[in-house]
Amino acid sequence: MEKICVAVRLRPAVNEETPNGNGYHWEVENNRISLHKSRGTPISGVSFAFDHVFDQDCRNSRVYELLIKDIIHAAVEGFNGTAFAYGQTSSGKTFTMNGSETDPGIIHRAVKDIFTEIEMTTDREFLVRVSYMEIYNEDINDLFAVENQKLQIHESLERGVFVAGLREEIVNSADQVLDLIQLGEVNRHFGETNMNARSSRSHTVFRMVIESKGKDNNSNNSSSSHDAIRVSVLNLVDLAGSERVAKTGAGGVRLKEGKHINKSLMVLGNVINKLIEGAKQRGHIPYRDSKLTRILQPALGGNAKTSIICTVAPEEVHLEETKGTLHFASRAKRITNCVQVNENLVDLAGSERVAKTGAGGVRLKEGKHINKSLMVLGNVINKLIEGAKQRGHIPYRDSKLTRILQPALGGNAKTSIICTVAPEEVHLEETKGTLHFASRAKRITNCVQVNEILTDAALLKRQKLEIEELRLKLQGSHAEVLEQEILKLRNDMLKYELEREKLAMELEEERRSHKERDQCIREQQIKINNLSNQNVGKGSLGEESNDSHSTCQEDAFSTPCFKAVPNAFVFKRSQYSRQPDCSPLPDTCNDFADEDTWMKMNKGYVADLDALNMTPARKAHSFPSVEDISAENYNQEMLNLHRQLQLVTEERDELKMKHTAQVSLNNQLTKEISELQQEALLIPEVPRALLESVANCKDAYKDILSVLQDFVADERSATAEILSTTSEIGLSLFSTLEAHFSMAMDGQRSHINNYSIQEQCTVLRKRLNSLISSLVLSDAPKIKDEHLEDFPYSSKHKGTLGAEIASWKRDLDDEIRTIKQKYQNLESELVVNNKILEVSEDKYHSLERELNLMKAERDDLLERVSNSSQMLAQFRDQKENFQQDLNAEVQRRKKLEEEIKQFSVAFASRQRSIMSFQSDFKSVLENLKAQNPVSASKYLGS
Ligand SMILES: Nc1ncnc2c1ncn2[C@@H]1O[C@H](COP(=O)(O)OP(=O)(O)OP(=O)(O)O)[C@@H](O)[C@H]1O
Repeated sequence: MEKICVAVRLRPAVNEETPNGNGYHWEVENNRISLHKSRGTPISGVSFAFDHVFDQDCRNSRVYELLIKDIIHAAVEGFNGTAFAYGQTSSGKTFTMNGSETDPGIIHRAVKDIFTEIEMTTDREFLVRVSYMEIYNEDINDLFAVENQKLQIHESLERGVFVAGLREEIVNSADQVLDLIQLGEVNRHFGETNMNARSSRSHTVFRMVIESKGKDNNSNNSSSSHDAIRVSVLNLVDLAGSERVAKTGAGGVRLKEGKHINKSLMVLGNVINKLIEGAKQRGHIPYRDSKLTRILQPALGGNAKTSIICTVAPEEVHLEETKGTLHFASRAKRITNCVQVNENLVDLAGSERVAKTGAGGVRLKEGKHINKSLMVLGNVINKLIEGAKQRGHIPYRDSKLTRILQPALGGNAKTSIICTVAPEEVHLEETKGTLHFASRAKRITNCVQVNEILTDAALLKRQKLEIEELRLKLQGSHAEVLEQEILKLRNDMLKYELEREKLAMELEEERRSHKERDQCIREQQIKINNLSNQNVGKGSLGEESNDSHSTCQEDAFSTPCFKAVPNAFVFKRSQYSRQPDCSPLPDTCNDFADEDTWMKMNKGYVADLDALNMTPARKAHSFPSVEDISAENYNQEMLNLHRQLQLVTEERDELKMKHTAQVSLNNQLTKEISELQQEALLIPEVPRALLESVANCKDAYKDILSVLQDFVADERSATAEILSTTSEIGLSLFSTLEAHFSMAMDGQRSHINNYSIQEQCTVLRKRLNSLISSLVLSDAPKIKDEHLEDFPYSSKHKGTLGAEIASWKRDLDDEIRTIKQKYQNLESELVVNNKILEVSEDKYHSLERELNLMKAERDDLLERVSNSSQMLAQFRDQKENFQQDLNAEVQRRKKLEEEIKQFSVAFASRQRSIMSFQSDFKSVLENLKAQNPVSASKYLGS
C-alpha cells in the first residue's frame, strides 16, 4: 500500500490586494502553509502540512524534481503513474502542467525524461504510445483527432479502464510527442472569464502507455521470462478549475461549462471521501505478522485475482474443524481486491489440533508455525472485511473524470496531486477549500504493482518456439508426414495470428455498427410513436370537427412532445450496486455552480447522489475474446453476416426514406387542414355580416319613413295610406331577409328558399300597385276634395296630385328594385359561400381518408420495423452460434496440437528405441565379428 503524494503550490500574486482587506496572507515554511494576520501572527487552525509546499518563487523544474520525477522513473519500470493539478480557477494548474517558454511544465519535462530513461535502459526494448483527450461538458473528446467526439469509457481485464476509439500514436522521440501535444492544444477548450483570460473549460488527460520487454539476445535460448511484457500507463491531468459564478461572472456557455466542471470535481471529492472513509476503518492490516500473509499480500485486498479453495473433511470427528474452515471461507468471500493480471496459486498447509494429530517434537513445532500463520491470515481477512464494509461503493462511475482517474485513486498507480492556490485575500475561502481537499487526498492509499503480463503475442511466440523445437528434434528422421503436419500447423499459427488481429478490428467495427443500428431503430421507433401520438391527436380533432366547424382546436397540430420517461427507466443509486452494467451519471445536478454547493464541495461534503435520477442502463453486449475465434470458415461466415447486415441496413434505409416522405406529407396535410379550418371559421361570419348590413338598411329605411311621415298632415289621407302600405311592405321584406340570414347563421341552409322571397316581393308589389291605382284612378274626386281642405296646396297644385303620386310610386318602385338588387346580391354571395363550404367539407373528408391511409401505412411500417428487429435478433443468434462453432473449432485445434505433441513425443521415444536397438544390433554384430571373423566377413562383407 502506498500513500498518494500531495503537494500545494502557491502562485505569485497577480493583482494588488484590495484596500479594504484585513491583511490576511499565506506563509509557506517547511512544507507547511499557514494563514497569517497582517502583523504576522498565525491564525490557529488554519495551517496545513503536506508532502511538499511550494511558494510563489518556486519554478516548475523544482515541482517536477520533487513530485513527479519518481513517478516517471517508475512508469518506465512498469508502474502506473498519475499526476494531476487541482485548484480553483486561475490558481496556476495549466501553468504547472504546461509551463511557459522559459519554464517548461511537468508534461514537457516528463516526456523528455521518459525518452532519456528509455535510452538508458539498454536491456529492455520499449514501445511508447501517446493519446490526449479532454472531458468537456461530460463528453470525452480526442484532442489528436477532432472527429473523435463523445467517446465512451470501457473496462477490460487486460486494458483496465480505457477510452474506446481514442487515437493512440506510437512515438519514438520526445520531440515527436511535444509536436503532437502542440497539435492537441489547438483543439482544447479555453474561454475567457473574469478570473482568467485563458481559462481551461475542460479537464485534459495526456496519456502515455509504455510497454517494455526484456531484450532477447539469444533467440534459440529464450525463456518465458523474456516474454513477460510490462505495460504501464502514465496520466498527466490538467483539471479545469472549480469556480464560483459570483466571481467568474459566467453566464450562457461559460455557466454551463462551469456547472459541468464543478459537478465532476464534486464527484472527485466524493470518491476521495469514500476512499478515506474505508482506509480509516481498515486501519493497519497485519500483513507483516507472518511470512505467509506477507507473500499473499497482493492476493488479499491487493492486486490479484484470487481464488481460495477451502477443503473440508466429511467425517463427524472433524465437525469443528469443518465449521471453522467454512467460517473462514465465508469471511474470505467478502474481500475485495484491485485486480491486475497476475494470479497466485498457493497450496496452504492445513490447520492442526495437537490433540488430534498427536504431534510432538519437530511436528509440533511445524504445527505451531502453521497455525500461527493461518491465524494471521484470518486476522488480515477480518481487517480487510472491516475496511471494505466501511468503504462500500466508491462512486467512480458518477463522472467521466473519476472513471478515468480510477486507477490513480485507490487503485494500482503511483499518484501525485498538486493543488494550486491563489495568494490573494479575496480568494481566501477558495484556498481553504483547496487545502481541505488536499488534506483529504493525502489520506488515500493505493496498491502499486509492476504490471507484468504474459500477452497473447508472447504466448503465440512460445507456441511457435515449441513447434520449432519439435521440428529440430525430428530433423534427419524420415517422418515426412509429421513434418508436413507440423509445417502446416506452424503456417496455420502464423495465419491465425494475423487473422486474429484482423478479426479483432472487424468485430469492433461490427459491434459499433450494431450499436448505431440499434440506436437508429430506437430513434425511429420514438419518431413513429410521436407520429402515432400526433395522428391520434388529429383523429380526435377530426371527430370534433364533424360535430361543429367552429370549435376547432388550435393546438391539436402543434409539435409532438416526447412522452415522459416511464418510471421503469429511472432508478436510484441504491439500485445501482445491483445494476453493474449501467453508467449511472447523475442527470439532474443543475446547481453545482451555486455558492452553497461550492462551499459544501470544498468542505468535503458528500453529495447525496441517491436522491438523483440516473441515466438508464445500457447493457453492453459481451463478445467472446479474440483468442476464442478460429480462422477456418470465418471469412465465409463473415461474408454471409456482412451480406445479411447489408440487407437489413438497406431495408432500414428504405424504411427511413419512406418514413421521411410520410412525415413531410403529413406536415403538408396538417398545413392544409389548418388553412381550411381558418376558412371554415370565416364562413359562419358571412351571414352575420349580411344580417348586420340588412339591419342597418332597415334602420335607414325606418328613418326615411319617419321623415316622410312628418309630411303627412292627416293620418286618414290617401298619402298616409300609401306611406303606411309602403313602409309595411319594406319592413316585411327586411324582416324576411333578417329571418333568412339568421337561419343561415345557425347553419340551417336547407330552409333558405330564394323562391319564397321573390314570391313575397311579387305579392307585396301587386298590393302596392292595386292600392295606388285604386287611390289615383277610382277615388280621384274624393282625394281632390279631401285635399282641397286638408292639403296646404294652392288650387293649381290640386291638378298635379295624381302626377306627384305617380312619381312617388316610381320612386318607391326604384327603391324596391334597389333593395331587391341588394337582396339578390346577398343571395348570390350566400350561394357562393355555401359552395365554398361544401368544397371545404369535401376536402376535409378526403383529408380524413388520407389520414386513415397514413395510419394504416404507419402500422405497416411499425410491423416492418418489428420484423427487422426480429431479423436483427436472429442475426445476433446466428452470430452467437457462429461464435460457439468457432470456439469449438479452436478447442478441436488445441486438441489436435496436443495430439501432435503426444505423437511427436511417442515418435521421439520410438526413434530412441530404434537407435538403441540399432546400437545393440551393432554391438552384437561387432561381438560376432570378433568371435568369428572368417564367417563374419563371409556373410556380412567387410
Ligand atoms: N507559478 C506561477 N508563476 C507565474 N505565473 C503563474 C504561476 N501560476 C499561474 N500563473 C499565471 O496565472 C495565470 C492563471 O494561471 P493558469 O491559467 O495556469 O490557471 P488555471 O488554474 O489553469 O486556471 P483555469 O482553471 O481557469 O484554467 C496565468 O497567466 C499564468 O501564467
